[in-house]
Amino acid sequence: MEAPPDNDVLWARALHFQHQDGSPALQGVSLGVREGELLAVSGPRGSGKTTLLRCLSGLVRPQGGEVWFNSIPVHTMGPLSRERLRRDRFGWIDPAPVLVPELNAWENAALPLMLRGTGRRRAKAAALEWLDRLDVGGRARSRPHELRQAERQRVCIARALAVAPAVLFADEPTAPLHRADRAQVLRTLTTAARSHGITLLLATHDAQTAALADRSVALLDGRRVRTVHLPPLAETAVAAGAAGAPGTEGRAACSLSA
Ligand SMILES: Nc1ncnc2c1ncn2[C@@H]1O[C@H](COP(=O)(O)OP(=O)(O)OP(=O)(O)O)[C@@H](O)[C@H]1O
Repeated sequence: MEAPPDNDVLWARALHFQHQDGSPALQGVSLGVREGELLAVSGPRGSGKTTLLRCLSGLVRPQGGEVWFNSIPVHTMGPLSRERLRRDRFGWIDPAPVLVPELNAWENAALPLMLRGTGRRRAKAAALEWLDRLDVGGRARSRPHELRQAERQRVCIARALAVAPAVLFADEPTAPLHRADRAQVLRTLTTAARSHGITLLLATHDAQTAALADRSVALLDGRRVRTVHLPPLAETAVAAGAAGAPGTEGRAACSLSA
């Protein structure tokens, strides 16, 4: 087993992942991520972006290949060690907000800090600061059910940033936001990552979002490709309608160069 290059904070080689029902999600993906880099993982729906982030973060174990975080082989770790690594060094933002319903917004945002051993007062101050930056400071005492979906997602982003993780995995983080709010939240997220030296992996099917990153890695059908050219949405919908194949639009129409 060969250790990854020194300047890569995350490094993966020949990742293979197959779901329990046999669906192949990753078919030999390799990549390196430099410390402090903002890397977009792009590709159409179902191309394997979420699965790649889950493998890299140790949330699931690939059936084949290697994942290294600095000099630590994540792919050989047991579930408990991977859980500890995720808690202590990584952050994660889901495409839909998941919060603890019994806790208010600031308590939710402070929770990972407190789980890492930070005192309540310091954790609260950090949580409030990030809630403010994400324009939900005024909702700090509200419970999740009192918040709008977009506000809940902002709380999730504040929670992920408050711990200043070594690596932040953001899976379509602005999916529940209105188009007008997306740019501002993405700017907060990318600016925070840059100013705090957080390595950010951003899964997105949106080319404009991917353009905010330093570099982009494109996936298609679980494989890395150099480029994915998708036609505009309207054109795609017409093509899919004509083909009578709803749900296959992205794949049917995309061209790639490997
Ligand atoms: N729990 C599951 N069971 C079986 N197949 C799955 C499961 N989750 C995902 N898949 C399949 O694995 C492949 C990769 O899915 P993945 O969610 O990683 O892609 P994605 O690019 O993140 O897509 P999206 O943008 O829709 O989230 C797809 O073919 C998908 O249908």
